[in-house]
Amino acid sequence: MKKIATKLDGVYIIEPDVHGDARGYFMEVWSTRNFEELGLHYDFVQDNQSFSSQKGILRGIHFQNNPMAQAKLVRVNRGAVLDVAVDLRKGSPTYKQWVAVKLSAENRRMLMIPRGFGHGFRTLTDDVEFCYKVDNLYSKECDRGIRFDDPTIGVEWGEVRTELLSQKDTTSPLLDDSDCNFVYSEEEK
Ligand SMILES: Cc1cn([C@H]2C[C@H](O)[C@@H](COP(=O)(O)OP(=O)(O)O[C@H]3O[C@H](C)C(=O)[C@H](O)[C@H]3O)O2)c(=O)[nH]c1=O
Repeated sequence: MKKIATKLDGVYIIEPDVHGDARGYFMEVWSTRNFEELGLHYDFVQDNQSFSSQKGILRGIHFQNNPMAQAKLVRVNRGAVLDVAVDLRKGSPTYKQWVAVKLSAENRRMLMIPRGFGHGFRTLTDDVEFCYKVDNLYSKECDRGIRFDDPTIGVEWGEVRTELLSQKDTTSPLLDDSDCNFVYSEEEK
């Protein structure tokens, strides 16, 4: 398993080891051992899966506020997405900066997104199966969203089927108008 740094400290592209043979392939998606060897320390407590039927569907930008903030290990089991992480920590040297990575069943890449970051994706194909582990349980009370097209963040999503946005994603506030309570601290480095 390899980790590839991005311009956002703590956000890594993860490439699992794939063992191919005449039958197909086997890969360890995640193990405590693999992550410890990469110096990544997360105690995942919940596994999620979503299915998006069409190309152009956007889910995000989502996060859970403290005290229920979530780190996420995200991947695509079927199809492909443009996956985006945004630094939402006030005071961070990369505050409001974002990275976009293509994740697909074909490239088998994953993205490790620490707490303090917003997450979203836009499907690049129909029939996308999106799977991810989180290190804090779902909290309806702390669940938050900010506008995917927030001009102060400026994510370049490509073609979005805005008519397929969820009610939540249609009515999310801009980051500056939200109650996002993430604050950067030097210890996070
Ligand atoms: C996240 C979550 C949701 N739900 C329920 C709440 C709603 O009744 C329903 C759909 O939730 P939502 O519309 O927030 O699902 P997505 O739009 O796929 O959002 C997710 O996908 C984006 C890209 C993320 O990064 C977040 O992890 C997550 O917010 O599932 C649960 O029961 N448990 C959960 O952990």
